Amino acid sequence: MMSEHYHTITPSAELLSIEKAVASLKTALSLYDDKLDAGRDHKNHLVTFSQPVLPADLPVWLSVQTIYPRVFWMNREKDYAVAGIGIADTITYDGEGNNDEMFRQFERSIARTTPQARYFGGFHFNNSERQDPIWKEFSSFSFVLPLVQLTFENEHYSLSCHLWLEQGDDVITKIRELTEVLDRVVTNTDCSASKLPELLNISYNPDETRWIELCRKALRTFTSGEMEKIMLARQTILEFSTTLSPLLFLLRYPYPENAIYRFYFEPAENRAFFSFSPERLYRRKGNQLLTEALAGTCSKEMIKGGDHHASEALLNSEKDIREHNFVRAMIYEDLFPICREIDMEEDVCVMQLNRLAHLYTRCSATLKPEFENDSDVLKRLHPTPAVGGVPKEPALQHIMELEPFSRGWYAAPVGWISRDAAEFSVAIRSALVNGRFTYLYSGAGLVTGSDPLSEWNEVDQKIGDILTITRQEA
Ligand SMILES: C=C(O[C@H]1C=CC=C(C(=O)O)[C@@H]1O)C(=O)O
Ligand SMILES: [Mg+2]
Repeated sequence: MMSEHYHTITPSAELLSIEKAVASLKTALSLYDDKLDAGRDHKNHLVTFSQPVLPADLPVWLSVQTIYPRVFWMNREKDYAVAGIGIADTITYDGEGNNDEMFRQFERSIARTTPQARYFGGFHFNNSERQDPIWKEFSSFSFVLPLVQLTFENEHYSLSCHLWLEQGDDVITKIRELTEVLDRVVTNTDCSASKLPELLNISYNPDETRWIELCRKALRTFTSGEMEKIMLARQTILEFSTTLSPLLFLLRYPYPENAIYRFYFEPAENRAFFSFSPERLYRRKGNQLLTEALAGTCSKEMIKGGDHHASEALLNSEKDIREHNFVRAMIYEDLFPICREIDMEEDVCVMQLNRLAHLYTRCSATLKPEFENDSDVLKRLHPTPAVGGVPKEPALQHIMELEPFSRGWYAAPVGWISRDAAEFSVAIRSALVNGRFTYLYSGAGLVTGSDPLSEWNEVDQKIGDILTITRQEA
C-alpha cells in the first residue's frame, strides 16, 4: 500500500537480465539524491527500487550470493517467492519472558518501525525455554527487510533494493552503502551446485528406547486427566564429513509438486534453519484470516497404498480423527474472542503429500477491528495442539520437561509480515545446520491410545523427504 512514508521507483518497465537490472538499480539510486522527497519529514522512510527481470531461479541466485543473512520464502501455492540478502531494516528481540511477552515485544517493534514492506523471519517456539547453544544465531524473533531481493509474484520476476532511512540518517551515505552492496551482488549463476558431503553418521535424540519411555510418561498425563494431547518431537542428528552449505538442501529438494512452504534463514554463513512444511498457521489480509487444522497422519509407504487408500485409512482412523479434532476445536476456541465471524469447514478433508497424507480442515475468519493485528493473532493461535497440546500452557511445560533438547525455531511461526498482511507457516519438517552437523526436527501428536512405536515410525516418515536429499547421488 502506498503512503507518505513509502514509495516504489521502477527504473524501467523492460524485462532485464539480472546483470543489467543491477546496473539499472544503481543508476536509479544515483539519481535519487537529487530529489530528496517530502517523506524525509517523517520519522522513517522507505524507498524501494524495483526492476522487472527475466525469469530466474531464486534458490540458485541465492546460492551464489555472499551477503548475509540470506533468506528464502515460497508459499504453499508456489505463486509467491522471495530470495533476499542483507538487512535494510530488522525487527529483532532477544529476551527473557514467555511467548505472550515475546508477542508483546513484537507488537512494539512493528509499531516502531512502521513496516510497509515485507519482513521475513521467525520466532522461538517457546521463549520460556533455555535454548541449546546451537540456536545461538536465532533470536527470540528476528525478521529482516532484505537489502536486495529477487521476487516472484503474480507471474513476474523483479530485482529490488530497499533504501531505508531513519531520522538522522545521511541519505548520501545510505545510498553509497546500498550501491556498494549492489556491486557485490553476484550475477553469474553458471556454477553448478555441488552435492552434500558424505554422511558419516545418523543418531537420534532421544533414541528409540528413550522415546518410548517419554511417550509413556506423556500418556500417563492423559490417564491422570491432567492432559489430553501433547505433541512430542525428536531430533535426528546428521554428521557429515565436512562443513556444508545448508542451501544445498533447498536447491536439492526433490519434490517440486509437493504443496509445501519453503522457508530458509541463514543469519551467518553456513548456519541456517530451514523448513519444508505443509502447515499454514495463518494468512491475514486486513481483517480476513485464513487458517487451518492439520493433524493426523498416514504414511503411504506404511500402508503400501496411494492417495486413495491413504484418505480412506485416515478418515476411518478413530485415533487420527480424535487427534485432528483437538486442533480443530482449539483453533475455534482461540479465535472466538478476537473474531466477528468464523467459518470452520464442517467436513474434514485430506491433504496429500508425496509420502504422507494428513487430516486437514480449512478455517476462515473475520477479525474484530481491535484485533486486526498479528501479535494478537499469534498470541491466540500459537502453538496450536498440532505442535503443542491440550491444555496449552501445561503442554508447553511438559514438552520442555520431556524433550531432551530445545526446540529453537522448530514448530514456531515462520514467514513474513507487513503492516496490513502476513503469512506464517508452522516450521515443522525443519532442520538447523551448524558446521558439520544438521539437526532435523519432527514430532507426532500423542493422544490417549497412541502407540509409541507407531509414533516413532510416523516421525521417521515425516523426515523422509529431507533424508532423501542426503542420499542423492549426482
Ligand atoms: C509436529 C509435526 O506434524 C504435525 C502436523 C501434522 C500432523 C501431525 C501428526 O499427525 O502428528 C503433527 O501434529 C511435525 O512434522 O513435526
Ligand atoms: Mg499423528
